[in-house]
Amino acid sequence: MSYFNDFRLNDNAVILSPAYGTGTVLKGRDAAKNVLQAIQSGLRHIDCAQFYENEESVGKGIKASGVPREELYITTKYATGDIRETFRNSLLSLEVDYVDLFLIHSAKYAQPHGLMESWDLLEELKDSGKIRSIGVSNYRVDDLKQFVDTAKYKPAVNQIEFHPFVYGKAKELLSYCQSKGILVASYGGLSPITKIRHEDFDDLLNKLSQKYNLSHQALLYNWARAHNVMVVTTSSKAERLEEIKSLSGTKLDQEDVEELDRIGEKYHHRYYMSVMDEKE
Ligand SMILES: NC(=O)C1=CN([C@@H]2O[C@H](COP(=O)(O)OP(=O)(O)OC[C@H]3O[C@@H](n4cnc5c(N)ncnc54)[C@H](O)[C@@H]3O)[C@@H](O)[C@H]2O)C=CC1
Ligand SMILES: O=CCc1c[nH]c2ccccc12
Repeated sequence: MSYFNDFRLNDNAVILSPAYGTGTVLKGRDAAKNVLQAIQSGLRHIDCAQFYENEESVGKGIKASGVPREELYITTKYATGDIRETFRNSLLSLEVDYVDLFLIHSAKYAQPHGLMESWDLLEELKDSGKIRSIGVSNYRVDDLKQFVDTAKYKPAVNQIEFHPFVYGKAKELLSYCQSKGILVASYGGLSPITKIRHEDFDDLLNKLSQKYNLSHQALLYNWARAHNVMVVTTSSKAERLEEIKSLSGTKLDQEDVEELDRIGEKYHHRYYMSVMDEKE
């Protein structure tokens, strides 16, 4: 299998990158065909969430693929309600007896239980053997500081919006996570080419595209990789899935990474979770 990259987590498990996302465009929709197509194209990491309200159809897509469970990497995320109960429902919907990674989708969802208390529950679930790795999503430094140093297990992953147009605000969080051994996973990574364009950034992408013979999409994935960030992305187009699967992990020169950082940092465009720009 030709996979862009994998990363070793702080609990020693290996996570595959990129992951195929079943949120955004697939939220509330039947995702079975898309998931099947992604797995058939060679992707093995499926990123789900209770909030996407489509875990059952994701489970159907996984089942239809016929790929053995142990060859797949499945992430899902807690939304609201009783954590243990909703987790059991996720297993039932996905038709699996364990998930590889379970994330608290946002500190907002953990707040009613308390950030520390909800993390304790995830630790319990990990100890039950039904979850290989536990982590968070959209947690800020101040959220993490509430439990990271005293927890039995540190979060293995913090999944956040990460692309050059949030880099200026995200870099402190990135460096905090990395100092604690927490892998940052990115979503929304293609926003600088799918949601907004800036001429100077486009000029740089065009220049680097020629230099490395890479598409803009591949440059953005490799930029994230250069920051030791794993990628969650999605597409329903066969040719894009093919490109995602066959990304070779081109190492960008440090000066190019820094130029992408520098021009990206001139702007700030966040598309999800505005709370990430707010103080606690
Ligand atoms: N934890 C969280 O709060 C969040 C997690 N996610 C996860 O991340 C996944 C991916 O999120 P996205 O923001 O959609 O990722 P993304 O920024 O990678 O964009 C993917 C979209 O861009 C389109 N695309 C790909 N290449 C393109 C190109 N060259 N030109 C134009 N369009 C192109 C695709 O068709 C797809 O719809 C979601 O499905 C979900 O699983 C997404 C948002 C929030
Ligand atoms: O995981 C993604 C969370 C999210 C926040 N806003 C939206 C809108 C559409 C799909 C997913 C999400």
